[in-house]
Amino acid sequence: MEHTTKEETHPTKGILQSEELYQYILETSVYPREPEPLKELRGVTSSHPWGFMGTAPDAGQLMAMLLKLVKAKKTIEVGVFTGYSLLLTALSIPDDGKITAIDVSRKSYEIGLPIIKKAGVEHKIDFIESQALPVLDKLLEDNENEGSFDFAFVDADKDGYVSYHERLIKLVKIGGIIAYDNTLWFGTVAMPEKMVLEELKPARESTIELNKMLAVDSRVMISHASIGDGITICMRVH
Ligand SMILES: C[S@@+](CC[C@H](N)C(=O)[O-])C[C@H]1O[C@@H](n2cnc3c(N)ncnc32)[C@H](O)[C@@H]1O
Ligand SMILES: O=c1cc(-c2ccc(O)c(O)c2)oc2c(O)c(O)ccc12
Repeated sequence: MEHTTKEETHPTKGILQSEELYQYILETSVYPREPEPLKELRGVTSSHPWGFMGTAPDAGQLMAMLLKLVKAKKTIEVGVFTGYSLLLTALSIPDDGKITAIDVSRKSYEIGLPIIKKAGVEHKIDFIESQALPVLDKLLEDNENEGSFDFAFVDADKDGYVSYHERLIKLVKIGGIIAYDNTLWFGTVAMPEKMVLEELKPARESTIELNKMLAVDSRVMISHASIGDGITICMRVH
């Protein structure tokens, strides 16, 4: 009888599964071009007990490219943590650009805030300490906000993503981008459930549901990029 062993150790973050190749990408193409403030913020985040949650710099590089391609000026971020993706967004939008940044924890945001201030981009950020859903619903109460956002980045509670999508699809303009982080969830979405660490199972289930929903949502064009922990880039078409 085939004997399958349970996944005993936490899967490594990084779908590439080759540490050497990932380091090659970082050292050749990412770190030499990473703005100093982002390097500094990544540094202070690395000593945080949950530092591994920070957006991966290679994924950040892709995000910065997307922000430039859509000429993003008005954006939303759900899930700030210490602010790596928030700072890269602030560095990528024009001086009069605005980011509505939502996180339940101001405490972790305040770790990155001094670096954001030093980079001269704090004025672009409206940080809201709250559960994300009520903030998205409140934004929709103002008709002016419908279809007015150029870009949204979602990197928070995975069981909230489907609900966030139903709001963000109305808030983002036609041709605008919604990017969802961790849509491969340490590769567990492709593992048999019995192989997955208990602590990863709930988010694995939510991520599988999200991926199924996005795959058939005709309101968006999607690209499920296997970069970082999986990023699904959605462009609103209807
Ligand atoms: C993976 S971290 C975000 C990483 C961040 N994008 C970065 O670049 O470092 C996830 C964040 O989502 C926040 N979060 C979790 N559930 C949330 C919710 N329901 N509403 C708002 N923020 C939430 C957590 O407090 C945490 O800071
Ligand atoms: O709640 C968790 C969240 C995350 C996490 C990691 C990287 C991200 O980019 C992200 O958005 C979330 O990782 C966990 C983990 O690795 C565990 O073992 C148990 C719980 C969690």
